[in-house]
Amino acid sequence: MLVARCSVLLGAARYMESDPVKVAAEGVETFKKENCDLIIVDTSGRHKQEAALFEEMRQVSEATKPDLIIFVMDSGIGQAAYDQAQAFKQSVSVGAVIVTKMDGHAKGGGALSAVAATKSPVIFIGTGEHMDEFEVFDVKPFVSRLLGMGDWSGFMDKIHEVVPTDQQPELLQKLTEGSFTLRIMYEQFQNIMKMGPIGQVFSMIPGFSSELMPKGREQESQAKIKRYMYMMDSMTNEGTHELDSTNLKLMNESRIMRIARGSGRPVVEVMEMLEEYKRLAKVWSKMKGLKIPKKGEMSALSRNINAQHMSKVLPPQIMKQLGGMGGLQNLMKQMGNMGSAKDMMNGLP
Ligand SMILES: Nc1nc2c(ncn2[C@@H]2O[C@H](COP(=O)(O)OP(=O)(O)OP(=O)(O)O)[C@@H](O)[C@H]2O)c(=O)[nH]1
Repeated sequence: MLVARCSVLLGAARYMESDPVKVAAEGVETFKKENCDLIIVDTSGRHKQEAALFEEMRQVSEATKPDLIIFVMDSGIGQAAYDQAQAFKQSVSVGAVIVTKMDGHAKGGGALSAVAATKSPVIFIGTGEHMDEFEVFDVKPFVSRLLGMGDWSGFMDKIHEVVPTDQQPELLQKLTEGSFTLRIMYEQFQNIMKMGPIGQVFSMIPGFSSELMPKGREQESQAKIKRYMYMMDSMTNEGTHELDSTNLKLMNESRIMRIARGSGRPVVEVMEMLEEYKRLAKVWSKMKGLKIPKKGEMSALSRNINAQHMSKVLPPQIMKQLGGMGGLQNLMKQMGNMGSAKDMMNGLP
């Protein structure tokens, strides 16, 4: 996308004009004469959904005849996104969505509602206040974030690459059962150790992302994983099979003390390791009942995971807005098929 330099700063001050419709129309005309490749008309805030502001937007649209109308939404608005997007669509013919503040706490579930309401793709996302924090929308990381998982298809590729073939079905089986034991965590740590360059691989594994391995501190994190493994080595296989249980209540004070002694690590570290287990078990439990396709069917996998799991993660009201499971599946398909923003922009005159 080429943006020609436009030397005129247009605004009410220059024209002594306070009618936004006139300012927009004259501005577009001026910039067209200057042969600008891209002209952006930014309308005023619409937080209150006031009828007058929508009417103003409609008039601006009519006067400037834009090639593309973009609905820009804050990712934090959540369920309100549907109504707001629909109100926009009723006033002007929205053709694309931009979701901002994806760097905040919100996961952006509302973006799905906006897409459903406007029947338009998300083209860009904002992940910060600076220009370089404006990114082309990519459906996979977006969905991963929504689900609180890593990059699934990358993860599955890695499983096929690093987990010995004879162990793959077993691991996938365990994955779909959703019963995450300390032994599975141990085996995953073993795999991670084999995978190297560790930081890169790590971010792909569901749940094993930034918290356990912050960027730039890979070595430190690797040492931590090793310590966790020593602790798990000190667990007993006799009687209660500590590694194979999913019941953390089993880990009473005396067991924790024994593991700490056995591994030569402080008690608080053992507790920290068990907390990590709890966190991972929660992430993995979301995979229960998943249909995992074979190698080479990764896009199908993404779709399966997306729709099934999205339905568990999304608030019921949003699910309803999207038209239930069927609507969600269609939407995911639509999102997966969406062309990139670049394609879209290239299509413009
Ligand atoms: N962290 C973060 N801040 C953002 C992002 N996008 C915008 N902001 C900040 O949010 C504030 C409001 O942004 P504006 O672009 O003025 O919002 P607006 O909706 O156009 O506001 P109006 O001018 O009232 O229409 C500014 O401080 C921006 O820097 C984002 O993706 N992440």
